[in-house]
Amino acid sequence: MTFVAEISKKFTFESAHRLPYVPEGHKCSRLHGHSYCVEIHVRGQVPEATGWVQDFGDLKSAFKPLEDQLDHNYLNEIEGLDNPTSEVLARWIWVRLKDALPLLSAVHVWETCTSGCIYRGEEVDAAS
Ligand SMILES: Nc1nc2c(c(=O)[nH]1)N=C([C@H](O)[C@H](O)COP(=O)(O)OP(=O)(O)OP(=O)(O)O)CN2
Repeated sequence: MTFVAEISKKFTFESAHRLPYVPEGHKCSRLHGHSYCVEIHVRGQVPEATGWVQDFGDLKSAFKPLEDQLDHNYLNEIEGLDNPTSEVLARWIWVRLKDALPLLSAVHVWETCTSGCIYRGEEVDAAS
């Protein structure tokens, strides 16, 4: 019997950032750092022959080049992350992982232990 499952793998990295568009005096306008946690989710069929959706190792290799870019870096200086909110970062990761992981179903960015964002690849037209 084949069934559907969603697997995930967590990665952690340390980065500095500031949010340039928050109101004056907002704490996040100041340069500060986070121990980020990112969960990459992949969803698909589990064939009897393998018993898995995809090797966790594939998720690790796909995320490695992004981890190298993000870890111990100033996010605002990375192309596409001039406003590095959790939302923008989650989508930034999604766009860069989608080709390597066609079954990608969610990117969950934890900025702190209590604050995070889940992106599932949905786009909204500017007109709507
Ligand atoms: N929707 C979003 N809101 C905020 C973001 C964000 O990326 N998306 N980011 C921040 C700051 O970067 C901040 O560092 C994290 O916010 P916050 O949860 O307020 O941080 P605290 O650790 O101070 O949380 P407490 O629970 O109040 O201790 C702000 N908002």
